[in-house]
Amino acid sequence: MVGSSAFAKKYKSEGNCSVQLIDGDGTYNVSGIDHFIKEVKLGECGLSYAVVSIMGPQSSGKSTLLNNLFGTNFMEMDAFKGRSQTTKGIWLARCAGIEPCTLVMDLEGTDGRERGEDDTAFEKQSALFALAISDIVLINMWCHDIGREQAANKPLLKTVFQVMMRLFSPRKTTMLFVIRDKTRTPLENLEPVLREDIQKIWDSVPKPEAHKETPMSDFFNVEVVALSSYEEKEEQFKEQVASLRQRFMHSIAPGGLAGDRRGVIPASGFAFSADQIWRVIKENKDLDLPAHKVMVATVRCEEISNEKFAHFITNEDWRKLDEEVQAGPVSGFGKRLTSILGSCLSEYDGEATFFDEGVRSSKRHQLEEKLLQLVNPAFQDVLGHIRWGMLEKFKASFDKALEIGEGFSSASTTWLKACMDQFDEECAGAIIEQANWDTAKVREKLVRDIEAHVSSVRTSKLSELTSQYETKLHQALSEPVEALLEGASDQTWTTVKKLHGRETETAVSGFSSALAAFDIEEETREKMVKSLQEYSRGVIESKAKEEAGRVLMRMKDRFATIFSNDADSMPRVWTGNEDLRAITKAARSASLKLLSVMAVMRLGDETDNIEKTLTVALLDSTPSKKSITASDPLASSTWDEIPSSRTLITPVHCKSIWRQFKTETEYTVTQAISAQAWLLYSQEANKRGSNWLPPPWAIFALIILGFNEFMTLLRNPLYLGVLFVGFLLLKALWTQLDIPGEFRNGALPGIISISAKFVPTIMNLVKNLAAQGEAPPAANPENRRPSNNTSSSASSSDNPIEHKSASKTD
Ligand SMILES: Nc1nc2c(ncn2[C@@H]2O[C@H](COP(=O)(O)OP(=O)(O)OP(=O)(O)O)[C@@H](O)[C@H]2O)c(=O)[nH]1
Repeated sequence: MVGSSAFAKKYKSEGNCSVQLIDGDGTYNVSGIDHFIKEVKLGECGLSYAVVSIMGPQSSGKSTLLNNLFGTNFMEMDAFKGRSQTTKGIWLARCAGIEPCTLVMDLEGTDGRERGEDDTAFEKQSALFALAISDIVLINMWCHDIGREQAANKPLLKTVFQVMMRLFSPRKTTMLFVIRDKTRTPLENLEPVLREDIQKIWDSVPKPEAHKETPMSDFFNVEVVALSSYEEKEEQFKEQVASLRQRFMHSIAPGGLAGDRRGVIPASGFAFSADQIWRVIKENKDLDLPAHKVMVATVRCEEISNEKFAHFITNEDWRKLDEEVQAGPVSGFGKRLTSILGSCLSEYDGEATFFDEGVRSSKRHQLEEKLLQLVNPAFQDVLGHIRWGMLEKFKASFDKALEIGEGFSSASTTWLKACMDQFDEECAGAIIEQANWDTAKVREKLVRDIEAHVSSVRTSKLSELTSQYETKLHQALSEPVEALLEGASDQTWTTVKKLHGRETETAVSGFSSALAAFDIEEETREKMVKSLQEYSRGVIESKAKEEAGRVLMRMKDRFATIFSNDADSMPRVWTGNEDLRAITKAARSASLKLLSVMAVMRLGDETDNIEKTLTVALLDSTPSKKSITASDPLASSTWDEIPSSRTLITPVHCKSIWRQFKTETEYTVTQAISAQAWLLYSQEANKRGSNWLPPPWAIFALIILGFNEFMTLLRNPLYLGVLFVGFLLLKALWTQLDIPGEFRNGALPGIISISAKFVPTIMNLVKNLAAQGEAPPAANPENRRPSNNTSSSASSSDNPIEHKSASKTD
């Protein structure tokens, strides 16, 4: 910054701008230099730039030389005002018309009376600063000082050489000695003297052990040029300056003034580098230029990296791609992202290319990592879209394949492969060149999802298949088994067993073939087949249990069938000569057969003596025998040697059923006995006389004794009317009840049949009256139908045939 308004006025930019880099107090102008760098576009120069500085005694015409040499506008002293300090601190400007971009620094003059003799700190600091960042240092000196012991430039050179020792690795700076106000003595004569002076100074400077023997040429290129006096021979001065100017063109090219410079800081790091160097110098520390270079590279590469990362976040292409990914599947994701990332990294490479390679690569890697971390969620989303799409595709294709009848196993294998191939292909399209991202986990997840779907469909299909075969088995077994059990005979269980075996085998065979298409484990297949076999047995069991529950009804039906029909299955016509005992026994025996068949399941090869046990215990037993027998074989809830799993009706239950059966069939037997008794009586009466009219003497007595009553009737029309109504009622009943028809089969069956039509009506009437709280009508217990399960009745009349037969005998 300019210290006063006068300075500011003088240094105001006119054409080529200049800036005060460091002011007289040693303050670095951070904002000024940043502005300057931007203005001269130094950041774009990479390594193609040079830095020139000039040092020399105060008021030795430095600024005048620079302004003429480089077209700068550094402030010059007004010759008419006398010699005084013009330049304070260090100023920076861009050389006009010099290629490549060349910056020039005008340093505050040495030996200035303004700072005093003892204040050489700034002089040394600025000299070290100039040596650290310049490729070429112009050392301005009066011609008449050459060879002089007390020359003004000697302390300056000492300072330069001393501070040079504080640079760990000097940049091999070119020292261009500019001899001002040259005399007639030719340069050829002056130069050796000057070089000798320089060498003497170099030799006299104390050096560290490492550089004790190091020649000056390892640190400096020494060049000498002589110029005429600007004040006295301005024309010549300008010509010589113009010639000198040519030496600054392409100065960094091989063979140029700074052709063998070393450790150049890339242009974009110049401002930061200069700042850091000045800080180190001000703290009076040694300058480790290689380390400084790494430090500058680190900072600058970091800055470039951050800048590129920030640009990437707001990059339109990236934002658009990210939005598309959020919305759904994106084709060519990998290619597009690779290009966007590539551009970003290329920009970084372009800007960081001249910085230390190690630092640059490391920062590039960091930038890449950050970028990949930023875009990875989008990549994962893309993989998610691909995975989801493939899963849906598999489901649709697999279901369709099954619908058109393709085998389960082949359909699942084919479509799994097809979908996984497509998944791999689409994943390859999502992969970016910058990263070796793994898609294996997503792939595994897709395989797992597909397998889970296949498993779920398989379970559902197997369940369908199982119920299909179970339904078939149920249809094939249920009704036939029911029919077989209903007609229980010695062959029943053998036939059921054959039917069960045949149908089960057919079903298992078909089921096994169907299962083969499902690609299931042998163990599972066997389990399923076994389950079907068990189901088949279950159908038989359940039907058998059902029929066992209806055994009483079946027994009664069978009893009624045998009892009421003859051997030709024709309804019996009771003649009174039938052997009722034999008929009853046969009917009971057949019913007992049914009970014995239904008592246990016989699907195996085992035999049993249940029928014999039941026959002995129920059919052959009599009350007298029972009382003699010590133990009752049916007083048990299990059959001997028969597991409960096969038991349908327990022994004790058989006994109970039998008792109920007998009770409920007793009425039929009793009716038959009564009918037979009436028939016998009728036959007996017929034998006594076929005429049903009373004898003639009885008829005559009836006319004599009843004459008065007959006459009363004839005389009284009311009696006659009552008689007529009574006649009509009897005639109606005669026709309605078909009396002649009922008596067609004999008198007794006719009476029984007609009474049967009346008994229920009378019984209902009696019940209704009883229910209404009226006195129950006296009913003849002998005519009442036996109530169910009347054990007392059973015990008192266990075998009605025997009782009735006995009475018949009596
Ligand atoms: N004798 C002589 N005088 C010169 C020459 N060039 C410039 N001067 C004069 O020297 C005086 C100082 O010139 P500046 O260019 O300001 O010198 P400077 O070295 O930049 O001065 P400071 O920046 O104060 O150290 C001015 O009066 C110039 O006219 C020259 O070649 N020979």
